[in-house]
Amino acid sequence: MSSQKKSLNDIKNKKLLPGKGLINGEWVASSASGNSTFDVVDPATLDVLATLPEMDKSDTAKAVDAAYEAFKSFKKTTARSRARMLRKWSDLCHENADDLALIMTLENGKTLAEAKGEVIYGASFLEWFATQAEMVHGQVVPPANLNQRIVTFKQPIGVAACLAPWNFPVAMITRKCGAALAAGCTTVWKPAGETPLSALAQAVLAEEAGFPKGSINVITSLTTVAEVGEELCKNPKVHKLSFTGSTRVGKLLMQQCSSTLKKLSLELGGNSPFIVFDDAKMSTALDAAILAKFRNSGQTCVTANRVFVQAGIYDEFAKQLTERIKKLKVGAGTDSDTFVGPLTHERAVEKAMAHVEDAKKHGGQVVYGGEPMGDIGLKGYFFQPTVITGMKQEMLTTREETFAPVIGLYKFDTEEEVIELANDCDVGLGSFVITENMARSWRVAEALEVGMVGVNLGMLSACESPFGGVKGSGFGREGGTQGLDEYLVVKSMLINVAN
Ligand SMILES: NC(=O)c1ccc[n+]([C@@H]2O[C@H](COP(=O)([O-])OP(=O)(O)OC[C@H]3O[C@@H](n4cnc5c(N)ncnc54)[C@H](O)[C@@H]3O)[C@@H](O)[C@H]2O)c1
Ligand SMILES: O=CCCC(=O)O
Repeated sequence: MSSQKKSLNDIKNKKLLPGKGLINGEWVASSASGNSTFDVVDPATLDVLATLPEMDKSDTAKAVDAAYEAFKSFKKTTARSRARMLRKWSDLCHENADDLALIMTLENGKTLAEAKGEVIYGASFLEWFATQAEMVHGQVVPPANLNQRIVTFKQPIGVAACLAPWNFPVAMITRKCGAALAAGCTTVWKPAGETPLSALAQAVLAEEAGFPKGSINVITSLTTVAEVGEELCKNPKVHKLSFTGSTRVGKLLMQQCSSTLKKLSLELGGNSPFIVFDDAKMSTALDAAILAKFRNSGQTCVTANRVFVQAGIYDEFAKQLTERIKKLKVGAGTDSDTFVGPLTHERAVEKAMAHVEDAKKHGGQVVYGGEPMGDIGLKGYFFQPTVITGMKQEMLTTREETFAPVIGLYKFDTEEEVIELANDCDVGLGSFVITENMARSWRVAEALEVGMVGVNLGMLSACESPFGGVKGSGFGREGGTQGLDEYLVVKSMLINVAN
């Protein structure tokens, strides 16, 4: 065990901390009056890590102008040259992995092991889209009119605005921007105000990899997020907007984009059902549940929010799960034996508490945890890993993601019943099915109203697999072969061959 305090002073490659926003190849302060700034805070200690420019609408418009100008030449680069830059960027992520992981742990709170895993996962999108850049093919279409020939080809859509969340500060940048740049689009990045340092470090590496001035612009903002978001949505020079975050904000952005009819990808809130059948292997079910729920302290868009356990295995699963959870060490992500780090911001602790209180009010039993943690010698946003049994449909957690290390167990009897319960939900992103019966895994996977199903595992992350949802979880896919199409438009050319 090591509880040595780490800080940004421990970063070896100091270039990774530019401390400013990026517009047209220049690292710049806010142009707002008084050079406004905001603090980036370590959620484990509440220490201020860095002070960054609070950029506003006019900075955002400048960033869009820069991306718009850069697009005129960037769209003419070859896919092969873009692929080379993506591979170089990925190599730089690997070379700087320890520094990037520490930056992420300090600003987001996740453990160093998880942060390093995310850096490698983030880099995998760059490698993946490098392979996909040269796979953008058109079609030769058989014409009904013999005097015509018809072909289609795909072109980059234009300036892409990439709005990334605080829960995956590196991988959501590379998953969006890697695809956009591979397609030949130029980009304006808006990282979450809680975790901008990771995105700035990525921009440094992308520039070093050779992406030209103006192809990458980064707007840093915390309290000005609404005006920055609105400018990205309403500016007619932006043709594509990709957002990962809450359904509430996704709906607002979609409304704001309607005046300029932008192409949209929205990866919004989930409420993943995690279904354990009587025939499941207990060790598989426990490992998968712990990974699906406690990764990033419960703050993933595919976290196991509603854990449905079949009646025959319910009590034993609850008992063994609780035993395992009691052993999970909570602490700063920089301590090597920590499994559950802090939540990223204070609102998350309040939300977790509200869900626990609501479950208790409706008859749920808190068998372990259930409180914010004030006794671990750190001031940050810690919440006890929590197990609640006797979950019921009328509870708040049934309708909303808790986004915290709180696991609530619902009991069910039949396959038909659990499918109905799982689908009684207005969002549909991830889901998990734990069973040794292969026929059942197919039946349930086909019946669930979601974008992704994990069978006998607790994580859905793979750069080559399309990621996205249905219903209130949004639309569009990231990663996979589909991820690049989000940044491309199809053009058809009809040729008169009669004369
Ligand atoms: N899908 C995901 O990966 C994801 C990520 C973050 C939060 N969430 C969900 O949202 C809940 C609340 O989290 P929160 O308090 O950070 O959510 P929020 O709704 O306040 O913000 C979500 C994200 O949207 C950005 N944002 C907020 N207002 C914006 C605006 N007007 N224009 C552009 N961007 C804007 C924020 O920077 C943040 O990254 C969580 O508990 C979770 O359920 C989901
Ligand atoms: O929370 C959103 C992304 C999670 C993942 O890609 O595994």
